[in-house]
Amino acid sequence: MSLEVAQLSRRFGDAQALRDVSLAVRGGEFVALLGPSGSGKTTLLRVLAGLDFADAGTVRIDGRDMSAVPARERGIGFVFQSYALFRHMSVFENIAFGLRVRPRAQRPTRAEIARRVEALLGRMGIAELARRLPEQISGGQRQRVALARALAIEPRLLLLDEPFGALDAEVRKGLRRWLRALHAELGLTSLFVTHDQEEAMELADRVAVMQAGAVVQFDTPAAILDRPASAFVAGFLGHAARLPARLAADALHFDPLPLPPLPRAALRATPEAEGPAVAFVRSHEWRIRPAAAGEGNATLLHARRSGGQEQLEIDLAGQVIEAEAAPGLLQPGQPCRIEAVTARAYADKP
Ligand SMILES: Nc1ncnc2c1ncn2[C@@H]1O[C@H](COP(=O)(O)OP(=O)(O)OP(=O)(O)O)[C@@H](O)[C@H]1O
Repeated sequence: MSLEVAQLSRRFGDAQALRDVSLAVRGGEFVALLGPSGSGKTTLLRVLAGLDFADAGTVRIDGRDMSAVPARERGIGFVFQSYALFRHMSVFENIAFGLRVRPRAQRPTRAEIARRVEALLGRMGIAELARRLPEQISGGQRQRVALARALAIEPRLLLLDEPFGALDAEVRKGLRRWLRALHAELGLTSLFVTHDQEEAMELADRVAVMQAGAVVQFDTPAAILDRPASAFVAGFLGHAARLPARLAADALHFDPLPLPPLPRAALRATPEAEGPAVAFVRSHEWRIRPAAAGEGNATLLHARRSGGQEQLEIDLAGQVIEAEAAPGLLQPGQPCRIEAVTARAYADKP
C-alpha cells in the first residue's frame, strides 16, 4: 500500500508541530522519521493513524483520502509507547484485542482469532508466553507482544513510535534486525520514529529528517550522509565537527581556527555565495600526523581503540575535534598537525 501526505500542518497553541509536511511513501518501503525532540515525529504518526487531526493538508492511503475515515477503519497497525500493553490481560488476550473489538460483522470467529494469535505468537518466537501477564515478561518480549498486537489486524501500514526506546543496546540490535526481516517477509509498508541516527540508517530504505515540524530531507541513508541538504542535517548526522568558516573566491577558510584553507574543489557541499559559512568535517575526514617542533596546530587529548582504528579527541585551539587514526600514531598530550581533507559547508544564516 502507498501513502501520500500533502501539506500537512498541525498547531498546538504556540507550537507549530507540523509545518507543511509532504511525503510520498511507496508500497513495501521501510521509512524512518528522524529528528530531535519536539520536531513533530510523533504528531505526524498520530495524524496518520487517525488519533489526531491536522489543521490543513491531506493523508491518502492507496489514493483514498483518510480525513473522514476513523482510526480503526484505516487498516493501520501501530506500536506507540503511550499504548502500553493492557496490564490485566494475558499476552494472548492482548494480541487478540484488536480483533475482538471489531464490529460484529467484521469480527472473526473465536476459533479464527485463536488461530491467528497462535500463528503470531509462533512467528514472534514467544509461544510459551501466551498465558503470562505483561509484568511477567521482559522488556524485549513486551515489545514483541506489542508488535504482535499491532499485526493481528493484518494492517496495510505499520506505524512504530520509538519501538525500541526503553531497551538496552544488545536487545535493541537484535530486535531491529528481526523487525527488518519481518517487514520484508510480510510485505508491510512501515514508518518508524526514532531519534537514533544509527537505527534509522541501519533499518530504513529512506529517512525523513524532521526539524521544527518540517521534513527537511527525505532520501536514502547513503544520500543523506553523503549530501546533507542543510547545515542542520549535516550537524545532526554523522558525528561531524562543526567549524566556523568563510567562503572566499579560491577556498574555504577556517579562521579563526589554525587550519589551512580548503580549495573549493575539495568541498563536498559549497554555499552559493561567498561569505560567512559553517563547515562540517567527519571524524574520518582529517589528515593527522605528529608535529615537528613549532609546527603543531593541535594536541591529542584522549585516544580510544575501536575496531582497527583509534578514535581521537583532539584539542584544536580550544575546540574538541573527533578524529580517527591508526593505533599508536599519537600519545595523549602530544602536539600534532591536523588538516581537513574535505568539508561540507553551508551559508551561516543567522
Ligand atoms: N497534545 C499536545 N499539546 C500541546 N503541544 C503538543 C501536543 N503534542 C505535541 N505538542 C508539541 O508539538 C511539538 C511536536 O511534538 P512531537 O511530540 O510531535 O515531537 P517529537 O519529534 O515526536 O518529539 P520526541 O522525540 O520528544 O517524542 C512539540 O513542540 C510539542 O511540545
